[in-house]
Amino acid sequence: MTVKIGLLGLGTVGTGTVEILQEPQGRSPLLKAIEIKAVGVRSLDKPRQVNLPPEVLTTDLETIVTDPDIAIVVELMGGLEPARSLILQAIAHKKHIVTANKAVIARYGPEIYEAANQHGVYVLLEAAVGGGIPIIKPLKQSLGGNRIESIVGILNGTTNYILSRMTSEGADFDEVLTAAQQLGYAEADPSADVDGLDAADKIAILASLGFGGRVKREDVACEGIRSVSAVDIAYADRLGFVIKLLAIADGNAGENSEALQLRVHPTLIAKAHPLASVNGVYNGVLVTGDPLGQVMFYGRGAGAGPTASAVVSDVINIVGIITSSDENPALDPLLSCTHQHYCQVSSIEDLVTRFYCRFLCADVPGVIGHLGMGFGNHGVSLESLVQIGFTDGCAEIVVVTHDVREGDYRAALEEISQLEAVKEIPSVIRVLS
Ligand SMILES: NC(=O)C1=CN([C@@H]2O[C@H](COP(=O)(O)OP(=O)(O)OC[C@H]3O[C@@H](n4cnc5c(N)ncnc54)[C@H](OP(=O)(O)O)[C@@H]3O)[C@@H](O)[C@H]2O)C=CC1
Ligand SMILES: N[C@@H](CC=O)C(=O)O
Repeated sequence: MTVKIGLLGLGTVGTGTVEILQEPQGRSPLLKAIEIKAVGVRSLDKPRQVNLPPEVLTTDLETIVTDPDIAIVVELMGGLEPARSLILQAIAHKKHIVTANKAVIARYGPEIYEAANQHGVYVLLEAAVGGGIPIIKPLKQSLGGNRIESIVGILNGTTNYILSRMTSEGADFDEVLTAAQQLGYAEADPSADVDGLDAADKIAILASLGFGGRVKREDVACEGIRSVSAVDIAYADRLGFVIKLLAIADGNAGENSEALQLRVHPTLIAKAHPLASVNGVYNGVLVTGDPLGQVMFYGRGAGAGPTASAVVSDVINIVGIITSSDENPALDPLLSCTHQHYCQVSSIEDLVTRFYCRFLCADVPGVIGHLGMGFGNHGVSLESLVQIGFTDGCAEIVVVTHDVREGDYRAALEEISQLEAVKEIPSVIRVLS
């Protein structure tokens, strides 16, 4: 039996996917059952890295999602529209969906899954989080016996590549971003990577799977890496830390223990932490569950081959089901998604964490006492306070706090910023507790 599939998109991931499908030798035998019937693109004139018969390429994507011969639509075009509408149209035509589009799923997941359940089709998205790392299926299936306590991940390859090269070579931010784009890691609009939005989409998806409820994308507090400077990377190093863009879903971090904490931000992590050595385009996801304890997933988080590996794994799963003997199998609940309620998410103000903060100050001896008082007034205690150097005639003072409620810490900073001797507070970065 042959299963015909249609691809929407033949860019970085689409090309990697076609390459795997065209070379089935030594891979899953199910690949031999797959025929690429159509591939939708924006331009027919663009040179392509894969050979496909000219009649397979089309700019009319609606013909793909409505084609009665096509059983699986693989959406690899990215963006919100027309991707969302085409996915919904394909579902209405009873096509299974495989997608790498975390932006669409994080925002329109409930609408898409409701439509899919109604029409009896699967929507699989292994490639949407962690590139080539199998993380979606483990969360849905292998870890199902656990009560998930937290998911902490480096989920964006582009920013991890940038921060790693800034750390190891002192490389320039813009130069490394251009390299990440050339390597096919970055989103079409790389501000989605740099501003943490892509990682926020991904943690929203993982949280929904791990904590068993829908997650509103806007509930993820999000900061990107634009504010991370070479100076902070160097100070972090001296204090025994590296700076990573972490995406965190924590069931235990807030003051309200019933609510989830969802956040993406640059974070100082101790060099001995397992995520500290996840460098370059690699992603790492540390899941803590009861009774398992910690399990870490690690691999390439972006790029053609790794992401295509995840796309093809989803296609194979569906092909396996379609080609099994049952004509009309019921949806496998372990592969589909049926959450109805929303997870309760607490405010970032209620987060309890440590902070690294860098101050530029005049009058060092005087200001240290005032800093201590400003923090003390809001119940913030300091783990370390170091005067590290001088910049533009100002002393640079770095503090690391003990655990503190974020709202109290911000109030202390507000008070401290009014001190005459405090000229600037260039960086405030959370420290993984
Ligand atoms: N790159 C990566 O490492 C990863 C990407 N992803 C996700 O995979 C998806 C694809 O990413 P990627 O391959 O990098 O993207 P690219 O920009 O490289 O490719 C996008 C493809 O979609 C086509 N396309 C886009 N918009 C339209 C449209 N309106 N009509 C017709 N065709 C269209 C483009 O056509 P044309 O070629 O003619 O321009 C192109 O072939 C995104 O959702 C991304 O977030 C997920 C994990 C990793
Ligand atoms: N732009 C993304 C691509 C994969 O999801 C990233 O850099 O991680």
